[in-house]
Amino acid sequence: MAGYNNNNEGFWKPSSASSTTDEGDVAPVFNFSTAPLAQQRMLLPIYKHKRQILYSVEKFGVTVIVGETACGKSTQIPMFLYHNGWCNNGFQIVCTQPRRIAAQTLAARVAKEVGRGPLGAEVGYTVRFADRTSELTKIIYATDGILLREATLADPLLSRYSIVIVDEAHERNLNTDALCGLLKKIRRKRPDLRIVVCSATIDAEAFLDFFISKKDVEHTRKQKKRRRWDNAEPDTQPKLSTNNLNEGCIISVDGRLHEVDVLYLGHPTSNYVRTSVETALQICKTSRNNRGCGILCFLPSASEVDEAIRMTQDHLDEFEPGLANQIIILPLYAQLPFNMQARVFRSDTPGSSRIIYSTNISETSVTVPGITHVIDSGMVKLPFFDPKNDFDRLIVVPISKASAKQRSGRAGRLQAGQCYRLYTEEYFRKKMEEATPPEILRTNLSNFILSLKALGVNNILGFDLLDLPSVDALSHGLESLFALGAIDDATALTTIGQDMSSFPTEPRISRMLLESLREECSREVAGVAGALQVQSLFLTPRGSSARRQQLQIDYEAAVGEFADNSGDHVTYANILQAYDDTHMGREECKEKYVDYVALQKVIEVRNQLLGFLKRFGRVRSLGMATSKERCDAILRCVTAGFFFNVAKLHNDGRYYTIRGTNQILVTPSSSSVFNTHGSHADYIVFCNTHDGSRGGIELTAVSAINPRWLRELAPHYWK
Ligand SMILES: Nc1ncnc2c1ncn2[C@@H]1O[C@H](COP(=O)(O)OP(=O)(O)OP(=O)(O)O)[C@@H](O)[C@H]1O
Repeated sequence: MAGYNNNNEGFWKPSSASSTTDEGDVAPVFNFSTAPLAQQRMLLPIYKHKRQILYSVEKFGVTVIVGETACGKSTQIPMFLYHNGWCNNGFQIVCTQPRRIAAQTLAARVAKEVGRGPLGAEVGYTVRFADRTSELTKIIYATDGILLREATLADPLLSRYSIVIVDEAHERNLNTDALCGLLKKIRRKRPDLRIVVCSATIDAEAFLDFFISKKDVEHTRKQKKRRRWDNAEPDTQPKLSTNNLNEGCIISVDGRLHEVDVLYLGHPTSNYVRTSVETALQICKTSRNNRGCGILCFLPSASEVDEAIRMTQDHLDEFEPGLANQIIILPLYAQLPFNMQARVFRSDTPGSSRIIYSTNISETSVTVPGITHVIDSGMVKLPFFDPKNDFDRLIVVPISKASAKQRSGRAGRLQAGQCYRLYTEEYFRKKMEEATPPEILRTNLSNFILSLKALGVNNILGFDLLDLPSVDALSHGLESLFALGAIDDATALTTIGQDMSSFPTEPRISRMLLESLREECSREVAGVAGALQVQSLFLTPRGSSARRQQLQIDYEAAVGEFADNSGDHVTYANILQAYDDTHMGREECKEKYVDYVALQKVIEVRNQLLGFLKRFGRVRSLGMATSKERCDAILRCVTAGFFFNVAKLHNDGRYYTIRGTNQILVTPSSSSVFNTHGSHADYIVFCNTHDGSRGGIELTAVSAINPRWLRELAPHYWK
């Protein structure tokens, strides 16, 4: 295993006797995690700044709070404000999170800390497809996307809130940026609304400049002013007698309760998955006299998480049986069903060690109980819009310093911790970017534009944003919305666009689901939409090389049982139909090479989408239709959503996209059912792309379609 440089102590190897992981070195004086909640709260660094925060929110329109990870921003600030009257007169406080898992776990924690009633009483959450709030609720944790939708569909001035807290603002996803622009607009009409922006890793000045801009100051004919309390003693107050709602304030919260020791690799690794596994196992071997440890390891994607779990299980053979049995290995990524994600947050296995392999879903805001060690692979998978090919691509890229800080901050929340960075300290200091580029500068903007249009913003370039997107990205977004029929040729929202904007899905999927109401096959198409959320519904055959040939034969037979020769989409529908008819359990799925966990996620998403679709019309399934009718209905819906992604077979025997002048060579991936069981159709539609192993663009979720549908479904586009 590679050695680590500890920035405090020079070179150090995890297995060496001088390791600070050795419990003997650290005499626990006070056990924070078992102390009463009230005592835990008072020990958090933010507690010392309580009066400062209350004073700033009272006096200023915008307060930006920057404080170390785990100092108590997400849990304590809403409670400080609630207990000081900001929920009087029927008002509520909302705290936004970039991810649902953070909103749910924070709400659960704060409900306990407030201690009056269960989750959903005074403290609740609202995320996509789940609402745990009631008339009693005062503090709501919500995803930023949900708050945007609330402004779009129900309450453009967000008038039920006295305070909006934009938490983890550094994440700068499209929803955060749209929300910040919207809040700025709302404040011109509602100067009473207070905005609090929080993060451990933001450029506080840039956020304050954005909210308290010259335009606002001119608007109220007041002098722009700003305060900083960086260097002030905690809890001091500047002498201000009147409210200054057109001013802002930055508060810096120093310190953290528990230290996190950061260790770097001495030399770069060529295989971060293997190094992650080796590091995790080494920590388990050496840590805490077998009293168990908690390891959270960040990897870029779900497939790498699964690979790391397989590698770890293979290596457990090297452990003594007693020790191996006490190591629990868990995955955490967005494509897992909710109940599997929730397992990570239960720490009901005292004495065992837990290794959690996670994507960046748990990088910010969450507290995973029992985590003593973080392993940071230094990589993340992010969506990038490729203007050359006009496609969105998911690309594995190095993380930024801001992400590295957030990741290390997942340790040291309930006790001191360690973070193993799988890169060198020199790389961190000299080469790593300060911050991840915001989504608005790198991804497809169609959903973003649709949300803004639905909010009544017609001129996107005139809308105040933290960063302006490129003209290319904007025009691509507008073109794809026009193709979907969501906007007309004057870029005004159409009725279809209005409906699509209220969907909790991206525009292409929303359009596909809307079409399913017309084609009366919503059950099937909601299942297809669910299947597009997981990597694959089939298990990859694995086993010793001696057995591999037989496994491959079994796998192909299993796929053949479900495969439709139109390609992947109807095959997904067939698998779901088989599940509905026979309720395939875990074992049966395994025999048929169906990934049971992925199937559960697909069913979960399907049920959520069906529940949502009921608001728009009768949700039907095809029932007695012939297989041709069934196939055509499903694929017409897919084409309605994805006809931007249609390719045609050329004389050279290869597929090229047909949109625009820049036609691109694309190849159905070898894992696509279209490739293995499909007919050589002239036209295909595809939903996902990735970079092929030999260059070029590979397609997944591919099916043959009838070109006549293109003109029928979008006559305005295919003139
Ligand atoms: N779900 C939870 N279970 C147990 N303890 C928790 C939980 N959530 C928060 N805590 C405790 O509260 C502390 C403060 O957490 P909080 O999320 O408020 O910090 P933060 O400053 O917002 O951190 P970050 O910037 O990393 O989001 C944690 O260090 C932990 O001790």
